[in-house]
Amino acid sequence: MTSTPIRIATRQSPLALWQAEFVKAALEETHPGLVVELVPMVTKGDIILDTPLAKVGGKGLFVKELEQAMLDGRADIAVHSMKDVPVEFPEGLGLVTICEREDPRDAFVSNNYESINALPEGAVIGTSSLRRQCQVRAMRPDLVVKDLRGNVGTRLGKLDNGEYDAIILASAGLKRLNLHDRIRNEIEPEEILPAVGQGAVGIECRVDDERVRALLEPLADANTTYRVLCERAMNNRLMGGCQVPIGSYAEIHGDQIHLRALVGEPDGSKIVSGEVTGPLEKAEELGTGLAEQLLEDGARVILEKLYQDEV
Ligand SMILES: NCc1[nH]cc(CCC(=O)O)c1CC(=O)O
Repeated sequence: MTSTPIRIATRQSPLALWQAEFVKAALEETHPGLVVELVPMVTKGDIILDTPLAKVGGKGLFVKELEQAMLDGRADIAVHSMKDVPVEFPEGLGLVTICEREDPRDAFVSNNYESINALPEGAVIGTSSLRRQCQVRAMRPDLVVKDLRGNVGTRLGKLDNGEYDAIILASAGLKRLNLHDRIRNEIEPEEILPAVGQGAVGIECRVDDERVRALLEPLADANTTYRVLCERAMNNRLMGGCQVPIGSYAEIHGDQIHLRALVGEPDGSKIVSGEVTGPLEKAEELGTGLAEQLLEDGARVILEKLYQDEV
C-alpha cells in the first residue's frame, strides 16, 4: 500500500537529527512501506546562541518554527527532548506520544577530574542550567559555575580548549551521539536530581490528525509515559519554566510510582525537596500533590522571587 509520507519537522543539531532519525526508523520498522521524511528547519534558538537562555525567552524558542510548520501543513510531527517541551501547546497541537526513556541522569565530563567531589577548590564547572547550578553549588559552594551554551559538540569543544575544568551534560545526549567515552561519572539522582522529562523523547502532532496519531501509537512506552507525566504535573503546578531550578525524577516499582522533586535558589543556598509514592494510575495527581507540598515548604518564596526577576 502506498500512502502519503509522514514529514518530521526537525532542528539540525546532531542531537535533534538523531532523535528525528530514531523516530523515522521506529515508524518505518513498525509500519513496513510507510515513507518518512525529515524536514530540517532553523529555529530562533539556533540563531541566538550567545545570549543566556533566560534573557531570550527560554526554550520555547526552539520549538516555535517546528510548530508553525505543523500548523501550516508543511510537516506532520515534531520530535522533542521531553525536557525541552513547554507546558502549553498552541491550539490544535499536542504531545501525543512519549517513547521509552534513555538514561535520565546527568553526566560529569572532564579531562582531568573524576567527579564533582574530586574537583579542587575554585575549579570552574560549566552548565547553563539553573537546576544543575543550584545543586552543584549546594554540594560545593567553593566551585565557580560558568555559563555554557551551544549544542553538545560545542560544549565539549569549550571544555577541551580549557575554558572549564569540568562540564555537566545529560547522559542521554552523549550516549545518543556515541560519546559515551566522554562520561567520567554518571551523577546519580541522589546527588543531582535530573530535569523533568530528561532522557525521554516525545512526539507532537496536530491533535485532529487521526491517521498520524494511530501510526504513532505503537511507539509509546507506557512506563515512561507515567513517569514523565508525573514529573510534568509536578512542574506544571509550580509553573516551572525552563529557567527555574527545579529537579524531578519518577521511578516505577511494581504498581507504585515514586516521585522525588526539588526547588532551589540558583546559588544553592536553599533547597526545598520532597518525595511521594502512590498508585501508578494516580501519577499526575501525585505530581501535583508533591508540588503543592513543596510550595508550602518554601518553594513559593523561591519561585516568586525568580519570576519577579524575570520581568
Ligand atoms: N537542553 C538541551 C538538551 N535537551 C535534551 C538534552 C539531552 C537529551 C535528553 O535529556 O533527552 C540536552 C543536552 C543536555 O542537557 O546536555
